[in-house]
Amino acid sequence: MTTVKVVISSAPSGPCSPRLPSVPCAQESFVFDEMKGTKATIEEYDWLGDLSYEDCKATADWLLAQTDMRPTVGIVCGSGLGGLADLLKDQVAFNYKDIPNFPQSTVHGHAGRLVFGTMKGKPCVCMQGRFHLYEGYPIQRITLPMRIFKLLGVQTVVITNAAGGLNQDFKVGDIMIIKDHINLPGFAGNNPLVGPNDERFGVRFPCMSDAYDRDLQQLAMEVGQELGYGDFLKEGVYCVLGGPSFETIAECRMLHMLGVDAVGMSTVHEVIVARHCGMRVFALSLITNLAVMDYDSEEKANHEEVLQTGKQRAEQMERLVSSVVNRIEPNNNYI
Ligand SMILES: O=P(O)(O)O[C@H]1O[C@H](CO)[C@@H](O)[C@H]1O
Ligand code: HPA
Repeated sequence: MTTVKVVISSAPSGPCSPRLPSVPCAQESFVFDEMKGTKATIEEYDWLGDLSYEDCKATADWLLAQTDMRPTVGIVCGSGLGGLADLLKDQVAFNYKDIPNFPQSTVHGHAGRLVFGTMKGKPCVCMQGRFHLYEGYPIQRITLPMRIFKLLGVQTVVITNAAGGLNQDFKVGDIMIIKDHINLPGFAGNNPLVGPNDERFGVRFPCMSDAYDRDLQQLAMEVGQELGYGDFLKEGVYCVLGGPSFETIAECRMLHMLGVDAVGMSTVHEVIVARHCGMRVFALSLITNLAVMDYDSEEKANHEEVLQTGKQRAEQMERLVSSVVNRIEPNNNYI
């Protein structure tokens, strides 16, 4: 959709949808796409959910007008890892609710602020809280911040998450450098690039065999060893599921057989969109709990444990991320 006009044809009565808070509800509200000459109900438009290049540009320009900071690194904080944003110096922060076109964070442990600032002298922008499929947003909307990052001038994205460990050698508190992913919802067509492709962002069929930058993985391993994190620094394959229910025992066994090392409900969609528009990606999973694979086990996955482990490992995660960011070289030729 390029140009849309919202037409309200009867008296307004409260917000129509949490995703279009500024659009009042009316019995015959519809969205008119002036380019295509098509009409859709608010619900249909909501479901389509994608924003045009111009919409993204408007959001990026709005942000650039509020701050002199020109970030080259974008950071996404996973569940319970929002403290990463607090490392930024000379902060300029925006609540998501004040940023045009931005969704709202709804999950405990995701504050809902976009924070600009410097990390070890490097200009950064940090999402203190991300969006997940299970919050009900269209997949294109949860990945919107990646396109905003790109339009702000970000070259490298550092993504963190909390994940359940499937690799039998992993322990709670391990930090896994993500070397590859499995996009399980993508097997059923749930990919953030579904829909018309705008070449200004990237190509129709982006390659994903180099999704996770190998030089940055290597750098993180070196930095981790220098920091003395060798015992709990691992690498592996992350698999995204839709959530919000945690996995059954049979599902965990299946994922383990498929070669998955850690499972979660985020990251992969962001990575796909970031790579589509040519940003370099580095990603870390904090293993906050171990997936239950045994019918005799009394263990039960829960979000409180996820947040608790985040708190316990926050300091090391923060030191690892800031040390990697410190040593990221600008890479202007990167696609
Ligand atoms: O991936 P992040 O946002 O770190 O959060 C992880 O933790 C939550 C479950 O506790 C899920 O949202 C899962 O994806
Ligand atoms: N499963 C899915 N997502 C998660 C988990 C898990 O065990 N832990 C943290 N996020």
